[in-house]
Amino acid sequence: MAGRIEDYALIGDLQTAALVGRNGSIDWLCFPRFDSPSCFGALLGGKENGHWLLAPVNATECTSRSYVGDSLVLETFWETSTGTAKVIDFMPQRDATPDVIRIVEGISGSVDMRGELRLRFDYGRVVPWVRRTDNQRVAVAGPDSVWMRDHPSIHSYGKGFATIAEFTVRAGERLPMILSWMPSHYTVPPGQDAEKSLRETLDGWYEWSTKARYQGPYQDLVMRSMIVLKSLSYQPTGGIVAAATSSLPEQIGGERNWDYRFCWLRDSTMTLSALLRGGCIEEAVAWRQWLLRAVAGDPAALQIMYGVGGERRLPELVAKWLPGYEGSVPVRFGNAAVEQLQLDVYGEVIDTLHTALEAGIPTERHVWGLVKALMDFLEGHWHEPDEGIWEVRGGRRHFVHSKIMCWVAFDRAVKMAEATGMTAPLARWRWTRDAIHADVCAKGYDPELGAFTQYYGGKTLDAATLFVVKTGFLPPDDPRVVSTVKAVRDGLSHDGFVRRYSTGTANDSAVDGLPGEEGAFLACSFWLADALVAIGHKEEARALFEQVAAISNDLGLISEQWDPRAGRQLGNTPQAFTHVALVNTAFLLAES
Ligand SMILES: OC[C@H]1O[C@H](O[C@H]2O[C@H](CO)[C@@H](O)[C@H](O)[C@H]2O)[C@H](O)[C@@H](O)[C@@H]1O
Repeated sequence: MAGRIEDYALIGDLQTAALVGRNGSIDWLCFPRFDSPSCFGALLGGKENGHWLLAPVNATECTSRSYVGDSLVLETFWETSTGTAKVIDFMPQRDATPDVIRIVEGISGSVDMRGELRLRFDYGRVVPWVRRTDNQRVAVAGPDSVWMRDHPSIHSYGKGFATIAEFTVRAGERLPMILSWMPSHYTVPPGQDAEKSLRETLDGWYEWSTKARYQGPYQDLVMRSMIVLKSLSYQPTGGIVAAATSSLPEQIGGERNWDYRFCWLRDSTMTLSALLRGGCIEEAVAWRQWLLRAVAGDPAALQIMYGVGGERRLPELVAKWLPGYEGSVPVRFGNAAVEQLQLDVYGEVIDTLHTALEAGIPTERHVWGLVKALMDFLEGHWHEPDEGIWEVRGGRRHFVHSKIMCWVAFDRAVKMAEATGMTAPLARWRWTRDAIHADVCAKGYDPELGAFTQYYGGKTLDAATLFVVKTGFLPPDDPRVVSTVKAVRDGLSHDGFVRRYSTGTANDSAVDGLPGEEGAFLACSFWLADALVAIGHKEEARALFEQVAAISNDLGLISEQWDPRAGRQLGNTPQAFTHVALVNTAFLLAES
């Protein structure tokens, strides 16, 4: 069975990522891209769906683990009755092939180790043919081949459709094991020097983290979050995925299981804003190029998400053969939300382009062309109902957050035109901006509830209405802002952990179209902290930030949601949204 979500460490090579459990098992890995079918899928089933265990014989959980400095190189320590060993896990920054390298180092005495490698291609379904060639093994099925090379002193043999390795590591020894993916019609991958790859990988991360350095409170957490955000960027194109996984449940045993291995414009723009705050200019430029390529052709028909290469079709399918994380089914790959209308996305994109301009990245002509095409579309559509930030599946509504973000789009577009002197229908944009503002104030605030509501005419709260102050839509001392912040705090929090909206009643599921409940949405807790700072409750904000940040795992990783009753992480992991929100709140607290 898979471990708890917070048991997993992340390793990656800026094109894909793997999750390593506290028991030494890699339970999730998709080759060669984030959104490729997995070859290790035990996370969503059992070991028969693919995994790679490497641990001392009979050990169940490591003694400790940590990343090497500001890198994504993981060191897992094992103390046993006969000695201590560590396993160094990493994915070298990509050359010809994607690789996972595990170096077993003896620290004291000697430790008997055991490896268990089960490759299962196509999301845990296909058992490959494995054969030995020279000093390596190769597993082949369909388009995939995986090559396995071990140090000569590692004895391995095939058993029960798995490759078993048994060996002893003694103090001072370093024994590498290398796994490389190749398209199956290629021949042997180039040889790899594990130690050299390790040095280069560490150098790469150190070089990046020197540029991204953040100085301030919660230093380690913020830097780790920035590294996570970087690791979710797909280097060849500049696209950024929302999380490394699919179908980790928002309720254990429930149906709210989604695939996050795609580039949501919302999540990626927020990621960029956080990286930009941390001084990462290159990523912003690369993402903007990705965006321009992705939307080229018909920019007005903006999709809310794309594949990392800019792909437009991400059909959602149910993997009936996978039993799901702790029985949470269906397991989904692809995401039907791609078809939705989510008007907030226009605001997030324009806001990020405006932030980039403010950070000194000039708005070139073709970027301005995109802005104008998006604004043209929005002028004709802002007043329509949509599926909103939460991607509801219960039908379109006039979500207040979507309208606020439409206002953001016009507000920032006007500011960009003013700052750059680029041509624009400024009078019309200003008029529409003010019309949206008036519409939201008239239809989005409920004096009885004392808050902005989830949608026009609704009677329920939504944490996304906190954007009313985050975006500058209303000033922080406006009584409607203050009362909304307090209403969200009092009405959606569970011991400080904020739900995005309420779930569990018939009315709630009519809105989101889904049965069951879910955990507290961690980004919303950070948004509440931001809003508390804005209305002057700084100490309360700080306490909330610390409480929420404390649920990150031993490595500083956080998933999408938290179950306050069971005290465990829920949802896909590590999730960009949550790490972005953490970074932003830390900056805000530092500045305030
Ligand atoms: O709640 C239902 C929806 O949940 C997912 O969307 C959430 O994750 C997205 C990626 O992080 C985020 O952009 C969005 O705001 C969240 O609601 C899922 O991807 C949707 O398909 C699903 O309808």
